[in-house]
Amino acid sequence: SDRYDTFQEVLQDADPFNFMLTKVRGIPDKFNNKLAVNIKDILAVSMGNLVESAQFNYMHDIPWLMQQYPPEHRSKPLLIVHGEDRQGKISLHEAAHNFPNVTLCQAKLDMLYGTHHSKMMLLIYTNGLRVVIHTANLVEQDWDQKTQGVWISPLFPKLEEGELSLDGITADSVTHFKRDLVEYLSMYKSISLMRWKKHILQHDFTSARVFLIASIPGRHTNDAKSKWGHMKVRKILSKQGPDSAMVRNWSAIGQFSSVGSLGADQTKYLCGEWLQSMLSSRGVSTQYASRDVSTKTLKLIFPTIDNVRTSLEGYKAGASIPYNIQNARRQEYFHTFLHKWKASNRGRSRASPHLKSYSLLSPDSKKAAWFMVTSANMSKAAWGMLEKNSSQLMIRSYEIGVLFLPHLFDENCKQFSVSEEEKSESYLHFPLPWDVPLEPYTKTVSSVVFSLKNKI
Ligand SMILES: CNc1ccc(C(=O)O)c(C(=O)O)c1
Repeated sequence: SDRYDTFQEVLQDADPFNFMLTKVRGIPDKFNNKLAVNIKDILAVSMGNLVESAQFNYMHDIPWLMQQYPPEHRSKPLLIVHGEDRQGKISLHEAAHNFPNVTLCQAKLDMLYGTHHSKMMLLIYTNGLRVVIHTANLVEQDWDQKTQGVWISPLFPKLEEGELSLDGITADSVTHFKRDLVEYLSMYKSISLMRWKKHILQHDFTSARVFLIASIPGRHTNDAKSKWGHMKVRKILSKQGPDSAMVRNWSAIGQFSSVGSLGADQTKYLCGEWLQSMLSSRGVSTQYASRDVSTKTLKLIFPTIDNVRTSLEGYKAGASIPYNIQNARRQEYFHTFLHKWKASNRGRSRASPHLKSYSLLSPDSKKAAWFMVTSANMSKAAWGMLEKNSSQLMIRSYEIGVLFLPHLFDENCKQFSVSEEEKSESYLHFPLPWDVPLEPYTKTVSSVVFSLKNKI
């Protein structure tokens, strides 16, 4: 049945991927029942007796956020991890001043134009710890009528005293999710996050079946080069990704809500570097000569003007899909890869997309070799750019996401079934946020959304 009485039932139904979309005001109930969640569900008492939490994000409306916690939890310690400085930081401290349980942690942004874009909740309960990695800012309009992605971890039980090791990571999963999350938190070099690192270490993460894909600002060299951004994706896919032979003519899919400056032509960054990571696979992977990458090999999803105009929010949705007009004119090649936003299977064709998702799709659009949901938009700042003859990866922003590989959920499974029509028994069905097959743009730049900022 698609009727669930409690969110616990919704969560059980979401097993084993636990990948959901945020509830949308104004669409039929059935699309807000199954595989849908709102922030109050995540913070509800039924999820556990909260001890303390941490909210990593780009935008925090603190009074609004406090109202999303149930009354019983509003006085529990809350750490807000942000990237604000100067006036933004002052405003945040003023807003936090009224809530004695709230402390702030300013993530250092050493790279120009970098942002603290990561969106994650760490929730400590009396009986365990939960990680939520998502794509929504902590402001009301991000949770109202947009399409946002949310991954809710299993409840990670607390380790017994004796199970703790003084060095190294115990009770990790085969995806090394715990090791990678600890390393991500360490990179902030913040005292308040040292505490949270210890909390992570004290819990049993063996049930985590996703890979952590994160970005940390900086110039990463040697082993660190493959710990972050698109090079982490390249490393995982080349070791544990699909067989090269199976995915030879499959398409990389990128879906995002903002676009950076990607260079003068596609052979440089988009297809010459970033796509090489997304098309990585096990075995002899044909290094795509980036000039012969066709629009078959790479399909990008970005809302058209019509998508925005007819969205539930109307034109103001454009404020969250910034695409700078000067930028767009410098990279007209980008628009040849673009496809419309369509999500009728999830009842969200009119819920403007703010999630970011990536996948590798079969030519018949019925199978996926992997799926990723992340805060990372289609930009060098988010995914990183190789420099100095590919000896270092330069990243500007903090980002965080999770990667789903079929064999981690069923060792005999090499592909996800993603077709709504053929829900075959032999394949695991993965709930995509957007409709397949994808629909290409009919025109070029004129249909590309320019944020309202460029209109006014
Ligand atoms: C420069 N600041 C941002 C640019 C893009 C986005 C996005 O996610 O589309 C966000 C955000 O919403 O976190 C912030």
